[in-house]
Amino acid sequence: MKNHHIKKQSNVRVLILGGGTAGWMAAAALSAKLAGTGVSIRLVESAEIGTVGVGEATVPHIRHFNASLGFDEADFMSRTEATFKLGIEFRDWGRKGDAYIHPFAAFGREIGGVPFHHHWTRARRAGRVPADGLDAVSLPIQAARMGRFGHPSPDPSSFFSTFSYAYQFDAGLYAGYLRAYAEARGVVRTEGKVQDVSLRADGHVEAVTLESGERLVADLFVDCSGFRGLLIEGALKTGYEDWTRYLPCDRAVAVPCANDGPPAPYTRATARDAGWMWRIPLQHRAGNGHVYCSGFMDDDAAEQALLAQLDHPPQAAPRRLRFTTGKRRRQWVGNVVAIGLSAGFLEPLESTSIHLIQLGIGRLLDLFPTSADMDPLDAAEFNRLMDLEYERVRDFIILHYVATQRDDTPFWNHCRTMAIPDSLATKMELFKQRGIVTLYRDGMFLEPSWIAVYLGQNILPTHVDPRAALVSDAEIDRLIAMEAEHCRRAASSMPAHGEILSRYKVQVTA
Ligand SMILES: Cc1cc2nc3c(=O)[nH]c(=O)nc-3n(C[C@H](O)[C@H](O)[C@H](O)COP(=O)(O)OP(=O)(O)OC[C@H]3O[C@@H](n4cnc5c(N)ncnc54)[C@H](O)[C@@H]3O)c2cc1C
Repeated sequence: MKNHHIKKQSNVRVLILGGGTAGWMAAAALSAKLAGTGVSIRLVESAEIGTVGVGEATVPHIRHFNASLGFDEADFMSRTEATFKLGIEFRDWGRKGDAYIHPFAAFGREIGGVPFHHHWTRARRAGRVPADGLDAVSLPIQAARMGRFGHPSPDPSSFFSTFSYAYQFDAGLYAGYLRAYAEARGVVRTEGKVQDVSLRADGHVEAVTLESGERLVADLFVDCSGFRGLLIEGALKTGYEDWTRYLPCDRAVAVPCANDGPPAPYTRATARDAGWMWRIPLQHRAGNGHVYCSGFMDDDAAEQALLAQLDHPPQAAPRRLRFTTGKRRRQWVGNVVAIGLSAGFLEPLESTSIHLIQLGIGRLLDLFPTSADMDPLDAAEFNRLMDLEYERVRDFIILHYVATQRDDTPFWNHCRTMAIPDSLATKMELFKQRGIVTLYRDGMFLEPSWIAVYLGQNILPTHVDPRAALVSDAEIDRLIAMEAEHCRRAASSMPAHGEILSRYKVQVTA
């Protein structure tokens, strides 16, 4: 996160509306990065309204967020009951009975200057490697399957530097952890329910009024009020881009239960008749959920299906949630910046929501106003960047639904044959024809992630890079076998995940 241009005293008064993951991440980051600039920060939240609080799985970028705030990993993990996450296991997505892991790592190494997946595809087409053989050439997948974890090496020449990892944590505890940090850096928290929003003549928000009658004026409002988007939508009527036609799931039910043995170092996403179920192992429990499409399954059936597959009895009453996939037409309007669920929601399949919060906060810091007067150019740039991120994540998530051979339920027939955005159609065509993965300069889900899902869901290119044929089959087979052995040995040398976690237990001090 850069904020080079905030050099002088800016005296901007910031009001963050909402104390969920988004609100407290924003409060923590702004209070740390804007310290000494004269910016004052207040956060308003309502215990009565509560939070969504089910965001438990993350992507590796969260580590940079934590590190940029100076969090100690052991302390953070013990306070949030966190576990390590090496990837997501997708079960039954391509075909029933299939399973693959999307790791935070590339598969294999280039051979003869040609990406590994081209060689592997040739070998698979010729039947020289099994369909799930890609797992063998990934160190983090091998480790995940063995229930092991080790930190990546900082030495770029080490084989152990070739993967990354994320966390699975209790989102409620994480918000509390961030809150303590933000309050220690001067963020003022106000408990109360916003009842009214007043606008200035120029259409910007002037103040919010609480149920108590207290009126809170600010220059910049960060709307972290969740799905309701109290400021960005309620007050400013910005409009929502509905992506249900591409991402049809619109409901979820969530319930915790005890872990079945030591927590696994990965998240599981199992495709079901009208959606999919997650299992996220934390230190003290497992989070479970069923994401489904109300057009194909009713709420009671979805809840029953979830309860029927729990490893242990539920530890709380099932929680039902409704959502519409999509994003706000603009996420920064006037003096309101929407971050979190108020900005949009793409469903939790690839654990991207908290990452999009992190991106929003980073962009806001990069473009942070230098005075109480907002520059529309900052808003336009913020919106351009966030639109790009949302669309890329959207396309990647849609890929999981459309790259399926399942025809066993009406839901999967719908997903397999639904229209998809042109941006994704082009990407898929390039891969199907030539094994080419569209490259971005930056952003989430780069080449290895797309390859994991394409090959994991049986989308094989028709032609591979002709240069791959320059290396003999025998040589490729030898190198694939060597890579697999290397991964197996490296993974076997890592400690058990449970053993590593035992070092991160909450230390109760008297
Ligand atoms: C089913 C499901 C599963 C998910 N799983 C994941 C996951 O695995 N990984 C991931 O990264 N993300 C996940 N997410 C997304 C994640 O939960 C959210 O991104 C995250 O919790 C942020 O929510 P939020 O802070 O924007 O909103 P909320 O948690 O809804 O917080 C809203 C805040 O606004 C306050 N508020 C609202 N109205 C008012 C008012 N009138 N006055 C005062 N305060 C008010 C509330 O009190 C609350 O503090 C999931 C979401 C869903 C629905």
